[in-house]
Amino acid sequence: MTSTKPILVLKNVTTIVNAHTPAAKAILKQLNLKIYPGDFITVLGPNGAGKSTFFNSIAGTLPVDSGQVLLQGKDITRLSVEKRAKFISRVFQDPKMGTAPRMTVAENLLLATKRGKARGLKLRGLKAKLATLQAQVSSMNNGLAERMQTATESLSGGQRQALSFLMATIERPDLLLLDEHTAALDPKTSAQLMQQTNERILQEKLTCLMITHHLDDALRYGNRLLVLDAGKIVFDVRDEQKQQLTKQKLLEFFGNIE
Ligand SMILES: Nc1ncnc2c1ncn2[C@@H]1O[C@H](COP(=O)(O)OP(=O)(O)OP(=O)(O)O)[C@@H](O)[C@H]1O
Repeated sequence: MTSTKPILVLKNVTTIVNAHTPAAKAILKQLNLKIYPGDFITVLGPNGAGKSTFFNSIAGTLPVDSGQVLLQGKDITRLSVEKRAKFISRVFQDPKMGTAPRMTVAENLLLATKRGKARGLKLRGLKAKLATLQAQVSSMNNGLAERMQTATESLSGGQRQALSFLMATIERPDLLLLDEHTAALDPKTSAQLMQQTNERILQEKLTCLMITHHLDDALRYGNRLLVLDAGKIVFDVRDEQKQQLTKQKLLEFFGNIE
């Protein structure tokens, strides 16, 4: 592992909200982390621990106050969200967030193939690409393939999240951020998307951080597990150590930090 270069490095990252006001509060506190190619990291932590702020700091949605964010060795600390979107993709908890509601499934997918590219957003070439996109959609196995010409606003939440996930991965991102992306779905749909997520991450050897409140999912999926508490990483295990972790041990751990 030490000979492999990390994909993402956070060096002493501190993120303050309401900076320069009396309400200023440090949410991430001198966070240090190295993420390696192919790491599939599940991220746990109590409400308010700073998990979304952690993602916002990586994606560029929130500016960091001090420290550095390096992607593939390049300092991206001051790079805009739009520029980072070429390398980092994200799926949110809310099914409404990831897709353009009035556009069809096919159009949304086509746009996603142009992620991070400033020019050429016109929908030319849609027909030529449709067959390839159709195959990707069929792999989700949830009825989405029969609804390629449907506006995404009339899809089910599950179909919409599956589409958001596909859009986030159709152009291979350097880093995939999953922010509780199955939390708004019913248990069966959530389990199905989680399984498809896992398959695609492993197949494509994606590097991924996934926030979840499901201890079972955090244990079952990924090769590494982090716990964030009060803006710090308080637990970081990988490989065999992660495999040996049990729900009971995690619950005991949470009992001690909450
Ligand atoms: N833009 C903001 N302005 C003010 N406070 C903020 C802002 N963003 C986050 N916070 C505060 O920072 C703390 C951490 O929030 P964050 O959403 O990162 O936690 P979380 O671990 O993702 O929580 P949850 O599990 O509930 O989603 C919370 O106290 C929250 O209210």
